[in-house]
Amino acid sequence: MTSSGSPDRAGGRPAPEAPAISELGAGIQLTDVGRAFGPTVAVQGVSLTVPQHGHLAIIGPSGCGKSTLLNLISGLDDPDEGSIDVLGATGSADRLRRCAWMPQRDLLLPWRDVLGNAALALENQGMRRKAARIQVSGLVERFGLGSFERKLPHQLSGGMRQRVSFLRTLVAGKEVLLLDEPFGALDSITRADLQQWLRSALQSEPRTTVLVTHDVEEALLLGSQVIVMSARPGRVAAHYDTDFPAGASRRELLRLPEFTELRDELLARLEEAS
Ligand SMILES: Nc1ncnc2c1ncn2[C@@H]1O[C@H](COP(=O)(O)OP(=O)(O)OP(=O)(O)O)[C@@H](O)[C@H]1O
Repeated sequence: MTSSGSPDRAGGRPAPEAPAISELGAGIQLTDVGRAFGPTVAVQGVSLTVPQHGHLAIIGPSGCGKSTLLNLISGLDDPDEGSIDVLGATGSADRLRRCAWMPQRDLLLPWRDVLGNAALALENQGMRRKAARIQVSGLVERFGLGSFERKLPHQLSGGMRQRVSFLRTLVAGKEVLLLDEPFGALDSITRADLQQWLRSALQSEPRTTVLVTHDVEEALLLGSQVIVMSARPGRVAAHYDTDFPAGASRRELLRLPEFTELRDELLARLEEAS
């Protein structure tokens, strides 16, 4: 059970005991997961469930094991204790096959234009370059990058580059997207734009996502559930489901009393956890 004692309400409520995936459709399930690096216990006793197309946001103090959890889910690492199930895959190699990463830095190839970068995953899967470019061009257009498709990364703003980076992650065709501080390097206005953009993008291209962020508002804007982790060893200190109106814009959400109330509660939880 998660640890908030606040009453149920429209914007967010303490989540009940993690339900079994069979009740919700395949997604991600962690059961009593622990991982230590020598004497350092990074995470301990972490259990959580993300239904398919659910969005988990993880916040917590620095060093509490957020990246460790992402690595474990992705299959880049294995737990010492407990089990992890990603869409039915429990072994690390199978988990890896189901996950795509969007890193904090865009890592676009500087010699490839927007279409070429977005198409990279398809080419890596064996598609010919021209066919791959044609295939991604619709998506590039739909996500507002159509007039930039021939531009090289250095001709784009930081926000544009992160959009391309996200599209490239999407095009990889994986069901699970792991977003590790995806907007951490951006200024606050660009970041706000991108949060709104990503919210809409995930509505039109549903995926199961796990987002690590230091930004409580970002966690609420992009998470259908938010966990606050305790300081090391990282445990789930609090767990909330959110149910803000799906169609509401970022600006509208930020004005909702239930949003600001939950934001304040999360900030307090974060302070307690640090
Ligand atoms: N490969 C590793 N070898 C040794 N220690 C590690 C390794 N990976 C993580 N750790 C340790 O485990 C703890 C959790 O690290 P992790 O990077 O997961 O935290 P985090 O919450 O993502 O931190 P931050 O918010 O600062 O990015 C830290 O003490 C870190 O030093």
